[in-house]
Amino acid sequence: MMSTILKIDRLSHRYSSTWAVRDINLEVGHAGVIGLLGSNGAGKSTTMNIICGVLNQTEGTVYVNGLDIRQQPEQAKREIGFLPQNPPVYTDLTVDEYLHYAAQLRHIEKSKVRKAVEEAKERVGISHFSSRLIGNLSGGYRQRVGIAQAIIHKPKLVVMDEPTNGLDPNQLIEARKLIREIGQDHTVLLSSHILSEVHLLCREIVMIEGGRVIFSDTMEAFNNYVQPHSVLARMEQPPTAAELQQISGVSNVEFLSDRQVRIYFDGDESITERIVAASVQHGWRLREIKLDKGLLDDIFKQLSIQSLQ
Ligand SMILES: Nc1ncnc2c1ncn2[C@@H]1O[C@H](COP(=O)(O)OP(=O)(O)OP(=O)(O)O)[C@@H](O)[C@H]1O
Repeated sequence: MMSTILKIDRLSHRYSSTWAVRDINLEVGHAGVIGLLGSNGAGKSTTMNIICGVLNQTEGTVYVNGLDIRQQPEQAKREIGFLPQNPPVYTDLTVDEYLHYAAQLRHIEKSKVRKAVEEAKERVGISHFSSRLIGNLSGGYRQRVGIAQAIIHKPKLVVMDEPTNGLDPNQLIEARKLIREIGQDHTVLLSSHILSEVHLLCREIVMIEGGRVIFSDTMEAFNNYVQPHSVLARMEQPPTAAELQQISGVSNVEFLSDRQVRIYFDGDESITERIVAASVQHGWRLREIKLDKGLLDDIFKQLSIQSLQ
């Protein structure tokens, strides 16, 4: 039977009178990266802080490896590594000093601390900076130190709150590569406000907006959900809508201008080949044809708007 690493059951949280998180449910049973996607103020940090036992929820329960984070916080926290939005990485300590300190906080046995520190450094590629002051590291390497402290005790669940925020393009590529690697043998819950990032990194996606889940499924299901259902075509001598509708699979036709037409279809994308063939046969002089796949971030906006209606 699949063991559940993280289970969130009807989680709600209120800061004074305002609800920041409403009725969130989630169950994750295996390794891989799960994306918690939402715009600013959607409730990502609140959810993550509750999962990691930093904040006590108003309602609902969080289980990590079957342990209730409120009832058995010490045991549950052994299974969690946390990289908060602003990691407490001390700039006046060396990498080794800081990671030794982190290992102590995680109650790693004294005799095993050195090995744990070495392994964590190696895992995130910072062994060559062991005696470097953290304050003298680049943002990308500081972030790696933050990830090293999150995995030092080999937790089952690693929670990362917007881990790529503020990184430059090169650091971003490296950080994403590392997160993907960590996801190979940990369950990683990562928050982001960038859909393309979640799309790139995650096996599953949970979108939240206004504290509520608006979409939750595998990335594969999300891709199917956003499958294109229309193509855009430009022709010099376009046919009538009725002629286009005779092509097998075409469900609807919308002229955007004299020469530009959006053709809706059912079924797979091979419709483009049939349109090209019909154009050649009837002399429609097709100049351009492309799948009308909405931009990922537009889809996210659309889902957010739908959720507010
Ligand atoms: N300590 C607090 N006291 C009162 N309200 C808060 C507090 N922390 C967060 N909030 C509010 O709760 C809501 C959710 O905030 P949260 O920080 O969880 O969102 P987020 O998705 O992580 O956003 P961001 O990406 O900006 O960090 C927001 O409306 C925010 O203003």
